[in-house]
Amino acid sequence: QTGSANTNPSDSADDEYITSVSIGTPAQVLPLDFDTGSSDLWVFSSETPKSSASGHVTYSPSKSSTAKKLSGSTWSIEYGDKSSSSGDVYTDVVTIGGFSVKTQAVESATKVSTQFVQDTVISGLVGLGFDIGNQVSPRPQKTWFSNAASSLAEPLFTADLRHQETGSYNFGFIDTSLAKGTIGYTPADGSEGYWGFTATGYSVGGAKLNRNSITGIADTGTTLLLLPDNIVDAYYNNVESAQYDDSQEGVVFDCDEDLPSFSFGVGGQTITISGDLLNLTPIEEGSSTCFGGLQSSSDIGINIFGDVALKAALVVFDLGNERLGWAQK
Ligand SMILES: CSC[C@H](NC(=O)[C@H](Cc1ccccc1)OC(=O)N1CCC(N)CC1)C(=O)N[C@@H](CC1CCCCC1)[C@@H](O)COc1ccncc1
Repeated sequence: QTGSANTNPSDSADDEYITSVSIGTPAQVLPLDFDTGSSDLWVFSSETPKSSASGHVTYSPSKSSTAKKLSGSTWSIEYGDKSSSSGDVYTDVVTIGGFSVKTQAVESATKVSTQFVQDTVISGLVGLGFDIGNQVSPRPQKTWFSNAASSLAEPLFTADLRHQETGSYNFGFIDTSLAKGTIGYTPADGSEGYWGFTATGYSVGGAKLNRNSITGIADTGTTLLLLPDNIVDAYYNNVESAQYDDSQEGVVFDCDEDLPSFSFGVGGQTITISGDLLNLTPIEEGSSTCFGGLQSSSDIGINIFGDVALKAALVVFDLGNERLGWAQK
C-alpha cells in the first residue's frame, strides 16, 4: 500500500507547507503542517479556547464515531521558535494521501501559544520525526508514519517541496521522476527524534565542494537553511549589500542582487540551491530589502536543513534502512 498527498506553500515566502489530513468518522479535514523536526500529531480542536481557535479549522472528537479518549494522557511541546502547545489525547482514524491509520494518537490542544493563534493557515502539525521524540505522557505515542510503516509497500516517505508550487509527500514509494539527479543515501541518526545526517562539504557559487562536513537535521517544519556563522559569512561575503538587520534578526540585502548558489555534498551527490531560492522575500510588502534564506544556526545549537534546502531536492526519509536520500531536482 502507498499514500500520496499534495502540499502547498502557505504564503509568498514559502514559510510553511500545508497538507490536508482527514481525521475521524465522518472525515473532518484539517490543514496541517508536516514536520520531520518533531514527533507529535496535534490539532486545534473543540477543546481549544474559542478565542484562540477563531479563524482555525478544528477537530471535534465528539462528532467522530471512531474517536476514543486516551484517558490520563496529556502532552506539551515547545518548538525551536519558542512557540508551544499542550492538551489531552484521543485516538481516531487518520487518513493522509488515501492511506488510513485506524488508531492514531490525535493530540487535542487545550492551550496554544500566540504564534499558533495568529497562524490561521494551519490547524496543527503532523510530526514525522522518530517516535522517541513524542511528548505524550505517561505513555509516548507513535507517529502516523511509524504506525503506517509496517503496512506501506516500503517503510519510507519522500518530500518534494517546491517554491510557490504544489509539491507532494509520498508514502511507501519513491517517484524518481520527481528528481533530475541520482539519489545519494547517507545514514540517518534518529537518536534525538530528528532526521540527523552529515553533509560532507559545501561550496558557494558553483565552486568545488570543500571537505568541511556539516552535521544537521532535515526539517520540513523549518522555513530556513540554518548553518554555522563561518559558512553564513563565507556566503554573504559574495553579496555586496548584505548586512545583519537587528529588527529582522537576520541578514538582509537589496532584493535586486544576484545571489550566488549554495551547494552541499551528501551521499556522494551534490545538491545545489539556486540563488533565487536563497532570496526569500522583501522584509515588508513592497520593500526593496530582502531577507536571506540562509541564516545563522548559532543561537539554536543545531544546524537545520529546512525548506530552503529541501526545495532544491527530492528527499527520501527511509526509516527501514535508517537513512536519508537526497537527489537534485
Ligand atoms: C530553529 S527551529 C525554528 C522553526 N520555526 C520556523 O522555522 C518558523 C516556521 C513558521 C511558523 C509560523 C509562521 C511561519 C513560519 O519560521 C521561522 O522561524 N522563520 C520563518 C520566517 C522568517 N522571517 C523568520 C524565521 C521550528 O521551531 N520548527 C519546528 C516546527 C514548526 C513550529 C512552529 C509552527 C510551524 C512548525 C520544528 O521543525 C523544529 O523544532 C525544533 C528545532 C530545534 N529544537 C527544538 C525544536
